[in-house]
Amino acid sequence: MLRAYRSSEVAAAERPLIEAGVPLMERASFAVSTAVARELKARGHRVAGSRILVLAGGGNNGGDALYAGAYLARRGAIVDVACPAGNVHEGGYAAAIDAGCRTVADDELATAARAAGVWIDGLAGIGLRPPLRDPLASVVAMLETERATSPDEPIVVAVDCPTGIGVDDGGVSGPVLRATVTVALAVAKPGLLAPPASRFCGRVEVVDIGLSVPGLPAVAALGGSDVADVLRVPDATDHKYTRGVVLLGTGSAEYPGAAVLTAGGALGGGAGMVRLDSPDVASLVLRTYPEVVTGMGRAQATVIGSGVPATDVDRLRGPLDRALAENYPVVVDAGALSLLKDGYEDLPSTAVLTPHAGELAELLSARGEGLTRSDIEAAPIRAVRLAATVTGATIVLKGGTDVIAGPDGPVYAQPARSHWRATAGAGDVYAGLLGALLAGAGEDLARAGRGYGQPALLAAAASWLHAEAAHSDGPIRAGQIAERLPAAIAQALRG
Ligand SMILES: NC(=O)C1=CN([C@@H]2O[C@H](COP(=O)(O)OP(=O)(O)OC[C@H]3O[C@@H](n4cnc5c(N)ncnc54)[C@H](O)[C@@H]3O)[C@@H](O)[C@H]2O)[C@@H](O)CC1
Ligand SMILES: [K+]
Repeated sequence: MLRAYRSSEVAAAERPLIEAGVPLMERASFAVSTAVARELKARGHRVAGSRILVLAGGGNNGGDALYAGAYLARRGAIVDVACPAGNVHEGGYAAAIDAGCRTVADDELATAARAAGVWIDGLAGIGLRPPLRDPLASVVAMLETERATSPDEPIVVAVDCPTGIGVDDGGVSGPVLRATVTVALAVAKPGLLAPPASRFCGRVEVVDIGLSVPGLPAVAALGGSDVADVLRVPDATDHKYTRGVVLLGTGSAEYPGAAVLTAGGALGGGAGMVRLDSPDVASLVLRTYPEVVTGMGRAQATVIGSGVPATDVDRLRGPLDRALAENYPVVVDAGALSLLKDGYEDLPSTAVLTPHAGELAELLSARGEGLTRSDIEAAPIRAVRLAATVTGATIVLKGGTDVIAGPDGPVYAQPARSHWRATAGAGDVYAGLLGALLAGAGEDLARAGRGYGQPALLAAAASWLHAEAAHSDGPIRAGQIAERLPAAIAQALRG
């Protein structure tokens, strides 16, 4: 699991170690130099003879970059050092000069940037209060132009975070220096995981510098082994009912395929049984999935709304109310979200809402929170937290990175592995899959009452599996994502 903590929490954890003289900056800069060497090696280059540009701001982030430059210069790299902030970390600068680095004047920076194969971004780290101001803002804008017009992409290694991102809120409010790889010191930071800032981070590598941050992370991203921990693997005592029954109130005469896709998601996600309560589309679903049972009946999780237009959702009120009354989890997708605009004041976290940004904006405005779709896309962490707080429910904001929050616990940010998954019906498969995971835990969730952070964790696991199943070098159909879910589950379980 990648765990991200806010800058104030990192600074508070750092303070006693720094006071005790623990050489955190030495460790950090050594880790950065190792990352640079590895990136060069991966492209068939050696450190010796490589041209590297260190971009050093006036804070400790610049110090890290300068000491890293010194290490690399001692290994034979040709290292230029630019300090455009007007001040510089003195110890780091002295070490860099001592190791043979050359200082670049401000008017030579563009030329040095073009000549270098690697840029080490130490302009600002967790001490930055965005938006980035001049002179650094102009420097970053110039470097981005340089990169865009250069025939060879430089490898950009960001120290701790790409300069300019909203480290704590994941926002982007000014120029950002896009990274190839971000070397996160000790722990990730929210902006490294959550969009839109995470789109500027490249690969995120967390390095150990002997610093741990206590408490729950603000933002987390599950890996395959975390998913394996929450998957319910059947044993010899299980049968279809104990593995979990998913009831689907999905699909309509208008969008019949959504019922097929949610059924595929639920079956591929390991449901013990899938029931379908959508008479209009039952025969279509049975043609693809004869395993599906039609009609109402007992279920440990309910999925409603996928492919059901808002004009036809009244029939879903029954299954929704029953799930809520019995404390069983319910996934409220697409058209069914409109049911929640009126009433349903205090939902439990076992109600999992799966809106995209536009649907979330509508839901929030019905609750008196005037966020537009673009407000939500600019600050998804804040939006899902707010929505979870005002509704009580678990919110899954679907996108290139799914951002998930319950009323308590961390926000999860689960990235797509390839963006080919942005295809019609992929969300229906997700809703069915999530239904299967929730059904597996349904009895426990019902016993535990309102669910607390558990549904968010399961939703994050569903996002990981969905991303894994949709991983593709070329176009993929939603139906194929459903077909590939069993392999994604096996992949998570193999570790
Ligand atoms: N404290 C330590 O000893 C350690 C800190 N570490 C490094 O230190 C970094 C944090 O260092 P600092 O707290 O010195 O801060 P930073 O170096 O991240 O940034 C502060 C600098 O940015 C400038 N700045 C702030 N907001 C700005 C804006 N909007 N526009 C332009 N400039 C702006 C400040 O004037 C200051 O010069 C971490 O990200 C990490 O790289 C690591 O070396 C680990 C140990
Ligand atoms: K940086």
